[in-house]
Amino acid sequence: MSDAYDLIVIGAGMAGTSAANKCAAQGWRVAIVDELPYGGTCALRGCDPKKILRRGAEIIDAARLLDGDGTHDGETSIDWSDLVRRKRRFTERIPAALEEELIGNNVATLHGQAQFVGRQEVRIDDRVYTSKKFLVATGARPRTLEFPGAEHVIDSTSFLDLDRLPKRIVFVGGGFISFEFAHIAARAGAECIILDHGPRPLRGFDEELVRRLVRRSEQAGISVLRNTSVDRVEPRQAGFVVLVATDGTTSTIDADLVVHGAGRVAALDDLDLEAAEVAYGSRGVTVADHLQSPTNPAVFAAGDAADTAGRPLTPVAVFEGKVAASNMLRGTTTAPDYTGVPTTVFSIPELNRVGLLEDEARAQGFDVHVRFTDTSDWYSSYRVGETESAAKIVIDTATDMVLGAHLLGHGYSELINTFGMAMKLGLTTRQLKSVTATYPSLGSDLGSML
Ligand SMILES: Cc1cc2nc3c(=O)[nH]c(=O)nc-3n(C[C@H](O)[C@H](O)[C@H](O)COP(=O)(O)OP(=O)(O)OC[C@H]3O[C@@H](n4cnc5c(N)ncnc54)[C@H](O)[C@@H]3O)c2cc1C
Ligand SMILES: NC(=O)c1ccc[n+]([C@@H]2O[C@H](COP(=O)([O-])OP(=O)(O)OC[C@H]3O[C@@H](n4cnc5c(N)ncnc54)[C@H](O)[C@@H]3O)[C@@H](O)[C@H]2O)c1
Repeated sequence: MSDAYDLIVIGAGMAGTSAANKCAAQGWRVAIVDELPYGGTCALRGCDPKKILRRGAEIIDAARLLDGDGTHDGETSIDWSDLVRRKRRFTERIPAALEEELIGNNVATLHGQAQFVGRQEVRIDDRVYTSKKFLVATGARPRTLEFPGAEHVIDSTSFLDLDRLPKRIVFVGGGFISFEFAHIAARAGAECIILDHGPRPLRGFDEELVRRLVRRSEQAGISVLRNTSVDRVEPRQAGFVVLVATDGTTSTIDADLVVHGAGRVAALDDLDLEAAEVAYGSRGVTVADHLQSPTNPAVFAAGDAADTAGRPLTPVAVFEGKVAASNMLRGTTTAPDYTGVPTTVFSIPELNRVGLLEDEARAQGFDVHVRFTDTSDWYSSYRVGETESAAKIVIDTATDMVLGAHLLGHGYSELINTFGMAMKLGLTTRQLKSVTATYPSLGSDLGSML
């Protein structure tokens, strides 16, 4: 049996749903399919549930920072299973609500695993569907770990749904997931170790700010081991032994839980892209700048599943989905504009970046003026008792525009958006300094950072 559509979207996450709604609104016959409940990683297994758990950690941290300095920390503590139940109350309602919204927008909602069986045909369960266009929006999955005992390592999805938080936790990889989860777990009373096989964690962020975040992480009870790789994980009667090598020297770490934070890769394994003659690589579906497959023009890709210049982040998935939809609808070749897309590691305090690192700007030939400010004695940090906060702003001397902004500090994940907006709109620092913010607010820190 065969069903014909104008567009079939594979993956009901951020990229897929934004494209499906946009094309259906223009009268296209659109279907979307997911093998899991609708909502994708961000809403069900990533950004949102993580920040719900983080809220508990924020409260603990805030109380500790002022303990004995105007407040008493007392008995405030995280009840992990209650916090996870609160998270579930949020995530559980999403799939049905999202599906209802899609149906209301005239998108046909399908369930099952999609697999290409031809250039313009997919099979979902035992049924074959044909379509003029396809959008691959299948997201990412944790990278396969190669060491013996990797099967004992839990992924981020399982961590976010733990009923009980064990005492000793090892995080493999020193990136977003490990830092964010360790900062939550440490405030919930766990002893956390982050190990990274490279010389420094969070390589995509400003080195000096990362150094300060590591210092603050250690104060919160998180050890960060560099140049350390896992040789194997062995189960014991209670917990695990993690055998590691640091700069060639081997040692063991006792753990109750080992968590995967060693990177994610595009989730393409089950799609049989060969059957559709769609080229792909380890970074995702190969696409031209306007998100179309060069080997099969019926196929577009967006979000974590697409090999683009955009980072694997939710806002990028959303606007890539929209750009792909717009190009499909109009037959245009518009490329997504990634200027000013900020990113945040939701540690406590949070680490933020938008635009170029200082080294990148210099390597690209810019003559830069760098403003580094330790903001830990500023009013905004003193008020909450935060001891590690700083800003580095990289400015193009020729144009006076911001090339990159790097912020570590309480609440700075909001402030980084203003820097992103300034970059997107091409504002000069002179213009930015002329803006008035309410006082005292984080926005009022901005002018002094320039
Ligand atoms: C723990 C964690 C925390 C994160 N926190 C943040 C954050 O704070 N901020 C941020 O910007 N980003 C964050 N991210 C990244 C963000 O979640 C992703 O970049 C974003 O969700 C990608 O959206 P997407 O639409 O490309 O893919 P997804 O949302 O992953 O959607 C893909 C969908 O495709 C489905 N699928 C896959 N293969 C098939 C198939 N063959 N057939 C049918 N369906 C299929 C999957 O089931 C899934 O529902 C986080 C990621 C993780 C893992
Ligand atoms: N706040 C956010 O926006 C957010 C939060 C979580 C995840 N994400 C997205 O999800 C992606 C995946 O996150 P992640 O934290 O898993 O990956 P990551 O790419 O951020 O970091 C992975 C780290 O693990 C290290 N590593 C890799 N293999 C290793 C090994 N075998 N042993 C030790 N170290 C190893 C790498 O050197 C790197 O430092 C991110 O790139 C990001 O785009 C975003």
